[in-house]
Amino acid sequence: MFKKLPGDEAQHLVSTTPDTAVVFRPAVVQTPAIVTLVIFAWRLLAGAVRLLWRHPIAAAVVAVPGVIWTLYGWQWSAALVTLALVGLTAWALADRSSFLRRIGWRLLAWWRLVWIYRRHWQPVMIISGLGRHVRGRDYLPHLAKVSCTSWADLVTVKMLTGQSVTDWADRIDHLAHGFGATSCRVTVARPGRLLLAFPRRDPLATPLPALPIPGVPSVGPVEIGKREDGTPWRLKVHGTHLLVAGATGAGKGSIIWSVIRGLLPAVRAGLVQVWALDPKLMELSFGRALFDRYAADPAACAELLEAAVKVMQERAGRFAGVQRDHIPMVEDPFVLVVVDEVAFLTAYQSDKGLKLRISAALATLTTQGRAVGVGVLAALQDPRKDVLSIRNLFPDKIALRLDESEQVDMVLGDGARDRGALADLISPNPTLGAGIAYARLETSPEPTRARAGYVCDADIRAMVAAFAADTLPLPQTGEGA
Ligand SMILES: Nc1ncnc2c1ncn2[C@@H]1O[C@H](COP(=O)(O)OP(=O)(O)OP(=O)(O)O)[C@@H](O)[C@H]1O
Repeated sequence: MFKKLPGDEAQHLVSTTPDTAVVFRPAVVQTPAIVTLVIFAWRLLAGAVRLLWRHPIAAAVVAVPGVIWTLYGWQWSAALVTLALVGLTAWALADRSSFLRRIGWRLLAWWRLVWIYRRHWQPVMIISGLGRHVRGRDYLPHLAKVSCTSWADLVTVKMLTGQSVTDWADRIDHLAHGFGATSCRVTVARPGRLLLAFPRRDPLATPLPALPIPGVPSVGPVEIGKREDGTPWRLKVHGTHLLVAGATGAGKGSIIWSVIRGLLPAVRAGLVQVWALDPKLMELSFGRALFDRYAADPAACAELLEAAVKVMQERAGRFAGVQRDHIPMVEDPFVLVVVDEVAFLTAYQSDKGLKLRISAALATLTTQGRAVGVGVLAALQDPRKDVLSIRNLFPDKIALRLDESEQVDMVLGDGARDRGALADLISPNPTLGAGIAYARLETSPEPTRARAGYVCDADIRAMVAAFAADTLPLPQTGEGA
């Protein structure tokens, strides 16, 4: 790829005669003017065709009024432009989302392509080390396409041959600052092509109230909040185990309570049982009436976990050779074991016997429970291996605000932070950051950013009251509503 250029050899020539410099006089070949003109004309034509091909609408916007002006006079051209502007304004007012989808985001994407990405592409690539400047020639990754959504610019890039995703993931900081964004996320579009997401604003900056309790009992993915792209954040709980990690005040409670809230009709219908372990005696004691089993002191927690293991083993024995997946039924409900601050029961437990029993039961549940309808949803503050040695047994992981950047990969798996899961940079201000999380699921290794609805104390009280009175689903209530 990096060929030697003419003249390179001359640099290394030395004179053998003292005080005499080697004079290199290149042969000058006169190019006929007509050849130069033809080359320029050809480049101009190719550029115009390329422009028309790539930006037909933008070209038409300029060309049509120009042609009408030339043929019929400026008045007709001005009338056409005014008519078009009035039509577009009416469209934007009448149906904003279709206008944005068809015109607005495309125009913005074109503008940002020209003004931000193409303009800064060469310096950002060279300085970040993603492009190479070799002997006067630039070798740059190809900026293939820019599209805009309501919150981010999506830039498709063709990598240089031989580059890897890690080369880009290691430079997300350079890319974000280089293109004036707060962050950058890297995903693989297809072999050799990457999709870089540069957020323009944070769609999750305002807290979300608790979501309405579903109208029908369902054990399927539970809607617990909103994802960055505006779609509902649905969390699979049946058929997996979930680990939720976050510093104190990061909003672990909002994820736990949103899940319980979403499952409440199924709990009422007998399809789900929630077994709660609340060693901190704070988070879950509030909604005790909603749980089939509840334990707070370590000995009771060990017993509860062992009881879950028994359910699991009894089902495994019954299902063997008959069925491979669990279907929630009243006779065999889905058992969700919710553990708040699991480290209290494992790492910080002083009674070694209890600690061993609890760790063994948790490891058994997380390795064998999901096929027979026993799931674990565990929350913890400190994700280090010595605090929770079985963290890799949870297929789905959620990282709320974390204290240190190294913790992100501990929770979400290797390379998650490089791909843009900046959980350590989530704001510690509860209004701006609590409940915001990066989720990495077994089924989609790319971390997605989302915010859970905030289930406040009044919401929990209302859930308990409605559950007891059997008046589910609830209208939205409480401060969070
Ligand atoms: N989803 C959310 N949206 C907005 N604010 C939230 C959300 N979740 C929590 N908060 C705010 O953050 C505060 C702390 O939340 P929470 O107690 O759930 O955090 P935590 O991670 O469980 O903390 P700890 O580990 O100390 O118990 C809450 O009192 C509330 O004000």
